[in-house]
Amino acid sequence: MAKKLHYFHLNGLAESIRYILHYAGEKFEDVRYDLSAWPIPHVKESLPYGQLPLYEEGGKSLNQSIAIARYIASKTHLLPKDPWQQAVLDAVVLNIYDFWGKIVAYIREKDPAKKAVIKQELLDEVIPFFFSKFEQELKSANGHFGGKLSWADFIFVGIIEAVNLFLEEVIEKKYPFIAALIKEIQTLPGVKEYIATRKSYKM
Ligand SMILES: N[C@@H](CCC(=O)N[C@@H](CS)C(=O)NCC(=O)O)C(=O)O
Repeated sequence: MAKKLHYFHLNGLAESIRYILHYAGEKFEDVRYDLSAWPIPHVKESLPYGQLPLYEEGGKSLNQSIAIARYIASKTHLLPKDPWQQAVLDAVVLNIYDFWGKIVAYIREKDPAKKAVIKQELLDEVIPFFFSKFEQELKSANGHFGGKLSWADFIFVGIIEAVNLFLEEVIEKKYPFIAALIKEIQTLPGVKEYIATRKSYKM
């Protein structure tokens, strides 16, 4: 039975999973839904918690983007064998998702005036706080979270790309290790070819 990854026509929470699958050379069906047509009742009702992404393999299915990415990575060298190293990377991924949570508040805000205030807070406080820590972690560990290429690096780049609305310039100017990691992941074999042909939309 074919492997399938279901998500919207967005980078969002699925792009890092797509990257890991392409890097691992896995064949899978990249099933995408149009966000403007959402909710599609029969699809939403079929999802365990009504949300995407959903991964299918061998007649089984898995929700939660972190669980999916970690599972796929476990079949590659992207998840270390050592339990401590695994826990370190789990913490990295959860730190990245804490940052993502702040961005979601910005994306969801519809009122332009409130949105502008949130954006300023992101630029003045949230981004400097998280990014200086991410940068430091990368700098002290050979440019990769946990010291070598891992699924946490993919998650990081997937999330950064999803929120790259106004980050590109900030990253280039201030965070060279983050910029280098983004470039590295985007040019990995499998990922590079996928990016060259993808049709994704940022939020
Ligand atoms: N914790 C979940 C969050 C999933 C989630 O928030 N999915 C959103 C898209 S990013 C969704 O399905 N939204 C549509 C809906 O809730 O109906 C994960 O990491 O997979």
